[in-house]
Amino acid sequence: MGEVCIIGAGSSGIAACQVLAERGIGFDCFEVGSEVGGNWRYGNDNNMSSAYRSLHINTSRQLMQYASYPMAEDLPAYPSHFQIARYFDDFVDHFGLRERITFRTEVTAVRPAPGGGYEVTTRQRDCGTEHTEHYHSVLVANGHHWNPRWPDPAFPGADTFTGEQVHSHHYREFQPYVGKRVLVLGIGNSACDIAVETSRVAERTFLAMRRGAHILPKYLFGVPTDHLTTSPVAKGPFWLRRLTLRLLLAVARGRVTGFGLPEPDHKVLSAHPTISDDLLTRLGHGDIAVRPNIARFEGDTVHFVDGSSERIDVVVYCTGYRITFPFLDESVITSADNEVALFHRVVPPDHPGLYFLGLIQPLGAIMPLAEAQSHWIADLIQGRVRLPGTAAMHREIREYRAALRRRYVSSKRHTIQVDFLDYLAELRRARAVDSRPKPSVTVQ
Ligand SMILES: NC(=O)C1=CN([C@@H]2O[C@H](COP(=O)(O)OP(=O)(O)OC[C@H]3O[C@@H](n4cnc5c(N)ncnc54)[C@H](OP(=O)(O)O)[C@@H]3O)[C@@H](O)[C@H]2O)C=CC1
Repeated sequence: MGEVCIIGAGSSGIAACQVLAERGIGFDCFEVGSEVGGNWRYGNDNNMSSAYRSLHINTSRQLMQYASYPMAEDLPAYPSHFQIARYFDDFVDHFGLRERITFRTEVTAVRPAPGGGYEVTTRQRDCGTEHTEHYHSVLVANGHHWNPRWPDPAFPGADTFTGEQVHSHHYREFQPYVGKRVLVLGIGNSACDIAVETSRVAERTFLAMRRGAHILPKYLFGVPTDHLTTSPVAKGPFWLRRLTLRLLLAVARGRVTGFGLPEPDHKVLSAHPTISDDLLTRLGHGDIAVRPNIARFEGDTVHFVDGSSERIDVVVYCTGYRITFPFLDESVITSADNEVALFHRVVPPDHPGLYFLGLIQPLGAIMPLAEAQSHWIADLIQGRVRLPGTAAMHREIREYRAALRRRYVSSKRHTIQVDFLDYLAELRRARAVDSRPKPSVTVQ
């Protein structure tokens, strides 16, 4: 029986490989593509990356690096996907992990085994050979930004619209949009990046949204804005963080309505942050026109909910992603409406030995959090700490969901949110629940 199976060699999977190797825990890691890096590998032959050519990360280098392997100081504050993929290559080579990853191999099924552990079936992409192996533990790190979420139900008339309809997952370069009338839907980070890019080459770019957003600049007072998430203020109560950010934005950026965006229907930090300096400039230049949500399609025309309409050549749906695990049966885990029941966002209470990595959406970056999750998982595997009973785990999940509902706008994009420092502290506390047998006398 194998010890641990890691599914995926993206930014979370390779963090787990590093931690488990350091702890001397045996593992097999399977990656469907030919290289590490997952979403951050542009043109990844696993066909799951959503990266576009111009993508730069919107969290700073200092916040995205693994604690075990800092990024080079000469990288920019917000590296490109090319630089990030190179960093992941350096990371696996530095720790000698590449040889331990089985590439071009897809995990097709994970089934609980009758006597404990899991039967994992893999298929080699090149020859189709299938193999099933029994593991004590399985770490799921298959990512959550690869399965496009389209509006459901589709907007009336969408099936007869004569223009093109694409999802941001498939957007790569600006060339196909040159001279076109482009409608970008959504006000998340994909929508802003893509609208900014098409606005430089398209005949017209429209940005439609069903609610407004508090657009955060990438820099405040000459430092990357996300440095605030590790500042002393971020250690204060939530109301103070929110108030501080609201005041900073009021001073540094002013009202978003001044740029032609609708007034957000929620407070700052009640939605996943949309981070863009360029969007505000492009709006100010008049190169992006703001519209409310789509009402319906008719021929080559899009009608909006305010009664206005535009002739459109291509709609880019930047409407987010579905959380899915194609290799897991619904009797093991469900993810309807992006809700996944995980204790501390890692452990499904009723399935010992199954763990989920990087299934979080932080205000900050996932990578160091996935690394911290891996340390907790390694503690659990090695018996250094113990989980509470299933009732207590389900209670924690209910409390987490209730807290999300109190804080966030109701949306399928707000089901796995965490605050960077708070979540690190939560994992530290989980790791401190030490259940190892203690010697009854102290020996000096
Ligand atoms: N540079 C970077 O680092 C980038 C990072 N990302 C990250 O990738 C993740 C995914 O981002 P993104 O692709 O923008 O997706 P998001 O889920 O963050 O945003 C989806 C947007 O589409 C809207 N929407 C969803 N369904 C509908 C609908 N039926 N009708 C109208 N509007 C709809 C949502 O509105 P509502 O809020 O009302 O649900 C929201 O504005 C995020 O974590 C993001 O931060 C993305 C791009 C670039």
